[in-house]
Amino acid sequence: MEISSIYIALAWLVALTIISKVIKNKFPKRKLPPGPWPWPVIGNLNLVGSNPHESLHYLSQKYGDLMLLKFGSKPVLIVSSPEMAKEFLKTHDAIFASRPPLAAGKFTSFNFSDMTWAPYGRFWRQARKLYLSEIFNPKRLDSFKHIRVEETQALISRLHALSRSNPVYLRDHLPQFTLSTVSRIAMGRKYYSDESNLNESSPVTFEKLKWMLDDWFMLGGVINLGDWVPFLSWFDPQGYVKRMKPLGKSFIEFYKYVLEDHKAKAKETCVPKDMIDVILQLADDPNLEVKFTSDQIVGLIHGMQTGGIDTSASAVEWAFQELLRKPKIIEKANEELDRAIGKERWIQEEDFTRLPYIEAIIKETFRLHPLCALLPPHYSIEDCCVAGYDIPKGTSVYVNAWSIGRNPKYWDKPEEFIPERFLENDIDIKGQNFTLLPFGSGRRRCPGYSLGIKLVRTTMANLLHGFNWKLAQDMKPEDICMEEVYGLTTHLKKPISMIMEPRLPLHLYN
Ligand code: HEM
Repeated sequence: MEISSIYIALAWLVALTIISKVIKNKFPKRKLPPGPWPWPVIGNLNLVGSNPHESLHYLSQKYGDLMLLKFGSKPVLIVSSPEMAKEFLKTHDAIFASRPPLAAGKFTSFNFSDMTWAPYGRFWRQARKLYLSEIFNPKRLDSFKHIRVEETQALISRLHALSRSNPVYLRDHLPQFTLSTVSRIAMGRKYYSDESNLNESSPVTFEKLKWMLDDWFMLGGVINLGDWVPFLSWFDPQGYVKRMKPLGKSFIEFYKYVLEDHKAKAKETCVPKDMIDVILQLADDPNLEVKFTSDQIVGLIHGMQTGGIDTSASAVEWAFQELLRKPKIIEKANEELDRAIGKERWIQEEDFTRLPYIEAIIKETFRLHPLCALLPPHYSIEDCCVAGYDIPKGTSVYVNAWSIGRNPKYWDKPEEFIPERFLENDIDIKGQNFTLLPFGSGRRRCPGYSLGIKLVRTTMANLLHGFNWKLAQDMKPEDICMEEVYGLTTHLKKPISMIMEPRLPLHLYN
């Protein structure tokens, strides 16, 4: 071989070594979490079924409790164990406290202006502080206690009128109760008409408002292809964005009416009467770090309206669906109620320290049927290393609360509804214990926890206290369907009809 060829070969070798070093330095090999191999264009979207929490639960059994998928071309992490949930919601909480910029946040939450969809930043931090210190503080919540008592009593009276003869679907009554309670607390009055025709003081009917709220939760949870495969957003192949846009506009129109009404009344008195008054007063505070835009004021009201209605009503519906499959649990609950409360009065919020079994039923319901089966997506704002894996900035993270609640490593007989398991331990539901996350945890934890849990506890306990419950139409407990419909909150597919019989003296029902 000629000497010049040897020099050329050596020069090539040196050049290649230098190039590969430069590439390695510039693009170091990242250690990514395990996951299925993604297809071009769609990534792993073909593996996500109509109940994503279930399909992701089964996939995680193959790939592990921290699993990397691609939705289209975008990285998505699925978290399915308490240890991993703690990594994202506590240890690295600040990095993962944002939300991905999805169409639902843009079109149904006024360009990411409500708390649920707002990115982690100055607006969200200020809004959160305001919610916790001014709106959901114990003193303010106490000042609205009379509303909760009146509305619970109204629900009981309505159900009593139907009891004995007519089968009842709780779904026909619970949302009316929560909507009415939360509307009065947040807005001072209902702002919707119960009848089908509108009147001057109600810009919307109950049916329309309920439909708007249901659609908001449904559209907030959908896997919208345009979010993940950007060129598809032009075509909106599933038609979701087509539904989101008018929904967002209907909410804006509704809140515009409510705000105008409040501003007109504020001229007469400067004492805040409801939560909107509080928000409007605070929005005028010259010392605010961020001046709220009109969309953000609407978003703050929207957070209260959406947060409290569907969640609390669905939690109670799930609980009764489980209870009617196991009448023995109802008997045990009634024994506790008769012993601790007696048969001459209804249950008050203060009674709950004396009702551990009812509390255990609620916790068990949240374990098997967390309203947010997948917590709303979190989103990383920086590169980060978690459990030895490199997680790039811009990764969406779904914590599978449904899967964590069914993990046999933490729960004995996980598929069975056994409230007793909570009598033996002190597992909390406020986000300190990562085996049970019905309200999330960390910076994005539900700010309405105190109101939500009060509504669930008193409704559940009073409905059990006030009525004997039976299945209607010769239905057997084993026939009750527990299938789910997925959304930002997960609902029962087939609610059951029940016969209710009063179990307290009649004068208490009116
Ligand atoms: C049983 C009742 C309730 C349940 C189970 C529940 C559950 C949740 C969950 C799981 C989250 C997401 C946490 C996360 O992203 O990690 C959340 C967020 C939120 N909840 Fe609730 N919630 C309830 C009641 C309420 C009430 C009564 C309100 C207000 C009136 C409310 C307002 C909100 C808001 C505004 C957020 C968004 C927080 C943020 O992203 O920063 N919730 N809730």
